[in-house]
Amino acid sequence: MFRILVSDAISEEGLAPLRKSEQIEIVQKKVTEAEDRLHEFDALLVRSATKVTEELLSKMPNLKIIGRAGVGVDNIDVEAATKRGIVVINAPNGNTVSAAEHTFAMMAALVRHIPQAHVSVKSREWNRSAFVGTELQGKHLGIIGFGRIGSEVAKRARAFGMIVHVYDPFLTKERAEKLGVSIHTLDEVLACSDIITVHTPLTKETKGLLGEKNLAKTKKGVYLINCARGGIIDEKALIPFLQSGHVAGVALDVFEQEPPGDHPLFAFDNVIVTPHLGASTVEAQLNVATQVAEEVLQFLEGKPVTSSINLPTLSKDVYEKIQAFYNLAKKMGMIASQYMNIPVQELSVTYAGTVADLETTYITRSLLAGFLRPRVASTVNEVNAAMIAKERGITYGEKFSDETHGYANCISLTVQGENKTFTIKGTHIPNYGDRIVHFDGFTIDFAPEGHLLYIQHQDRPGMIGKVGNILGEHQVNIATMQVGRQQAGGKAIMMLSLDKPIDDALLQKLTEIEDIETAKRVEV
Ligand SMILES: NC(=O)C1=CN([C@@H]2O[C@H](COP(=O)(O)OP(=O)(O)OC[C@H]3O[C@@H](n4cnc5c(N)ncnc54)[C@H](O)[C@@H]3O)[C@@H](O)[C@H]2O)C=CC1
Ligand SMILES: O=C(O)C(=O)COP(=O)(O)O
Repeated sequence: MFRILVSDAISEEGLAPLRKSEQIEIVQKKVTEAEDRLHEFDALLVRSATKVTEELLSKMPNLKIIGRAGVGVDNIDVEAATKRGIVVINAPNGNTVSAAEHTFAMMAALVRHIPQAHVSVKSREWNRSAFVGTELQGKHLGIIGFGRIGSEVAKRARAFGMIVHVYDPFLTKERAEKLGVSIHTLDEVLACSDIITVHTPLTKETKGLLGEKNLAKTKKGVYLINCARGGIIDEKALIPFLQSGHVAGVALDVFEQEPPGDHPLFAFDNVIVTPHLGASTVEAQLNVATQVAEEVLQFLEGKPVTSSINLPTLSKDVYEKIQAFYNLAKKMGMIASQYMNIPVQELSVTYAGTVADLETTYITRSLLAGFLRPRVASTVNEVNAAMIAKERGITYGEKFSDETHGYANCISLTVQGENKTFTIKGTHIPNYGDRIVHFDGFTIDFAPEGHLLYIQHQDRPGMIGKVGNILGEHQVNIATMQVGRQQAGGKAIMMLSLDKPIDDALLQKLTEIEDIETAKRVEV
């Protein structure tokens, strides 16, 4: 059974595909109400209200995937999740239009004083002269952060006859041209805009982006809108600018603390607010819930997720192409790790032939996870492999080569350890399987599967018989055996595949055979 905790209000209709599966149990409760069952859940679905902290994750040892039914993941400790090998996904475009429309609703409300006028009329007043507004047409709109929502806001602004100015340090010239905007510096946008709206994520760089210093660079009488994340506009810094009238009005959908409680900005009539409603439409909620539900189903079926925050994203097509190499690389990593059972500093992976044209980042992550698995007590997978390697001082890199050793594809892994370097090469043969074709200096051909026994010895007559006898005496059946040697009478190897694993005592007996130099177990 795959258990999902849905801890925020997520569209029931969007979750319907999950309910169809008999393998899935869905529990809809706040985290605080599900304390006694937290350890059971495989998946956690949230919006912005649930704070997915390191502490919460430590209570959820079974958790494999966190789905954010929305865009911003600042309520999720992604680093802590990554460390634990938990995939974090979001629904990046399901609420874009709703958030852009809400921004526009706030803009219109701000310059036409709609909320204030509404309250006044409902208080039985009829004071038309108190609510004279300004038109949007012809006004300069500064958009800070020109991603999905920022660009949708721009489209609507143009329809209203506004002049759009954009600041986004990551926006390429090509994309700006395609979207029909010119890129400006932040100072230019601050200086020329009648209205400024922010649409960035909350990051170290954007926290307090509109603070005391930058607010002072804005036009007198500017209007400000934040429908992105609380804190991009510094709430405290706004107060003197509102008091002096430099800022004519502010619209906030989001707050540094949510809920904001008794906020000092609420004292200003020209500050209008909504309770984080940008994505709160029937359409957006259906979209984001559907997206997240589909991703969780994909994940459950072992297929790649397409909008992960902490994994390279793969389309289904690409995943199908790389899957064979992904499995081969993982096995190669596992074999190398057990064979080189000493501290290692560096892994170098070389791709040749057809595999070199694929999305190798993902394959390398799989290899790294396979390598770390026998060495790490906690869960290690492609989500946290890079982080764990870094923590352990293991560097890794990818290379590409034309040397396929006669195969259509070849993955080569070289492991650099203290005083020893080890190389293993593998290939995937369609409709046949994975083969290891080179092992520590020897050309060989074996399937990387099951209980393997590696023996290095001097090439003498009768060695195979001696090994076979001892294994036979201990009721260990040999499934397959491959041999390789550097030259007749020189160093030679055997790679045996056994029907069951062997214990330390038997391994010791094998190493005591004359002319056997090494015997090692490898489990794949
Ligand atoms: N109020 C609400 O209910 C909703 C809020 N949001 C929030 O809106 C914001 C924007 O969302 P999307 O457009 O979907 O994200 P996005 O990722 O498509 O766009 C963000 C843009 O900000 C830019 N950016 C990053 N750092 C910047 C910096 N230092 N200065 C200027 N630009 C910078 C990026 O280059 C990117 O183009 C996010 O914070 C998201 O969480 C999203 C949906 C609903
Ligand atoms: O998607 C986002 O980033 C949002 O801010 C929407 O938040 P919500 O899902 O409405 O809590």
